[in-house]
Amino acid sequence: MVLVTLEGIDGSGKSTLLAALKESLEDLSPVFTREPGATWVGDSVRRAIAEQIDPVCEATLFVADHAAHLATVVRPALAEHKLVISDRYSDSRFAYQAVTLEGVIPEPERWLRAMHDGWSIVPDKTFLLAIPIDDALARLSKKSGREHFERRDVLEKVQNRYMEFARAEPDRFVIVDSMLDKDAVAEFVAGAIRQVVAEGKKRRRK
Ligand SMILES: Nc1ncnc2c1ncn2[C@@H]1O[C@H](COP(=O)(O)OP(=O)(O)O)[C@@H](O)[C@H]1O
Ligand SMILES: Cc1cn([C@H]2C[C@H](O)[C@@H](COP(=O)(O)OP(=O)(O)O)O2)c(=O)[nH]c1=O
Repeated sequence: MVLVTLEGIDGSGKSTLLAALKESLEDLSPVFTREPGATWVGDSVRRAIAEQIDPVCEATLFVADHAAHLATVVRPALAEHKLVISDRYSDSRFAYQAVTLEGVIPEPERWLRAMHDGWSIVPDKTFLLAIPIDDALARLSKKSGREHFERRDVLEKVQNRYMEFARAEPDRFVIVDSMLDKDAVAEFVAGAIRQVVAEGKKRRRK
């Protein structure tokens, strides 16, 4: 029915938002899912992240995880007319791996987008949690289990890319100010998701 994705740099508040949405959108019975890690392929991705073996290997594993995620979770749920809410999705690749593959392969973003062409599903709506880098780093310093992406220079480039995507696709992206109070963020996003679902129903009735 409707595919909604949540994006943003590490520390932007996605996990916090997701927990709130689980409560406030319960009546819509959404399928909550995530990348990486909705399938067993995600275990390989986590291992690749931890071992930092090779950026191309890491990128292709993220794409493999996406394929498995679509096949086993997203497509079946959409076929049953469910609302799917994914914590990270293809835009994470276009933002993060375009940075980790800089100088490794030519035109990494184009390469990454081409890898998704023709079989991936474009989300109906993407909420981008935007936050000043210093605040994201301050929030992350309170969390354990840091990933190699969580460096100032990387996060800055990743967020700049996300912002470019939002400018290029203003109908799909909604930029959310993650410095707002947690409840205000959750209330705004929950309201906007309800609107997307209502519009989806109207479209199907036409
Ligand atoms: N809107 C907010 N205002 C203040 N602190 C927040 C907000 N959202 C999340 N946090 C805090 O920031 C930290 C990182 O948030 P988290 O949801 O884990 O981020 P992410 O999943 O995007 O890495 C957590 O300690 C969380 O409690
Ligand atoms: C889905 C995805 C995640 N990532 C990165 C973002 C995170 O640093 C890391 C793990 O994702 P995640 O578990 O969502 O981390 P967090 O909850 O801290 O946001 O993987 C990519 O680089 N590319 C991708 O395609």
